[in-house]
Amino acid sequence: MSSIKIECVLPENCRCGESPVWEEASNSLLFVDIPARKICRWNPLTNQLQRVTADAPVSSVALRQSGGYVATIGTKFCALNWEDQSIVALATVDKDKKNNRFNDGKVDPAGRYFAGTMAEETAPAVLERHQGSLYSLFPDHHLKKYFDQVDISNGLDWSLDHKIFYYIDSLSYSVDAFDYDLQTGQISNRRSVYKLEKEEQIPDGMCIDAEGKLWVACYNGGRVIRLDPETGKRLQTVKLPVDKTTSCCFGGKDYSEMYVTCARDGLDSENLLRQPEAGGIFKITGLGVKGIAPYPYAG
Ligand SMILES: O=C(O)[C@H](O)[C@@H](O)[C@H](O)[C@H](O)CO
Ligand SMILES: [Zn+2]
Repeated sequence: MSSIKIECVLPENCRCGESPVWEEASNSLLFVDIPARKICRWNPLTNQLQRVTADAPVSSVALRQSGGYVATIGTKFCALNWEDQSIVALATVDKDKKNNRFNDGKVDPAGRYFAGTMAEETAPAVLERHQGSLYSLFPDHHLKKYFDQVDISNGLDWSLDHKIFYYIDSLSYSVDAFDYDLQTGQISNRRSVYKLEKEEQIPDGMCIDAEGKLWVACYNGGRVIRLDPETGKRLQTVKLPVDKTTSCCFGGKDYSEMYVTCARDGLDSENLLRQPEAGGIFKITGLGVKGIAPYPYAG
């Protein structure tokens, strides 16, 4: 039996922590705080924490092959130079939707940066419906739009053979799959692989492990769940001492640790007292399964 350990390793008090990404080169965890407009980089060995502030909500961050990072900020795909903290826009989406912003994003195995949009929330999960779309930014900086009518565009990842794209529109309470053509970046044949149970609440961020199973952070559910996308069965539930778990990634030595982000926004004062670590970064060890390295943006 594995002995699972869950600890808050960084008491960052994020309003809405999201998009954890492990960077092997700097032995660091990158993550964002969406409403605080921050991109953070934390080295667990030295405990050094660096932050860059943007001029609009930052919803995701990813590695960049040519150095530095890319991030989705407001409705823009951006390049971020960590050394001088400069941010340059690469492309803008949803120009006709002034109340929209990007939400979760991740790079595909061919180096395209996928991210979806949503209407800005008035409270967690309260927003104008069907305003979002899913996009990708190709390495040559051209944009592709996949579909619209999205409520809250969220978790995404690719199967280990790169033939399936997994995607979450949170308010559908479903984890979906598409056939994926890595050569062209095309998706097709949408279907649901898992419907969340009531107590699992709202599916948010997601990552795949080295056995091809999916890990989904459940917002308001205070847990991450491990799913077998082939059978549609839940394999495991790991509960955390905070309700608003938002996303997860593997990192650390050989990608054997899981990092989980969460939010403080939306918790009332009573729950904030009960969950003093809300908004922190959690580490889960002893899962007995590893993750895979994140793909860097190729542009
Ligand atoms: O981080 C996100 O994905 C959204 O931007 C957040 O606001 C919440 O997770 C959402 O409210 C839950 O559905
Ligand atoms: Zn999310």
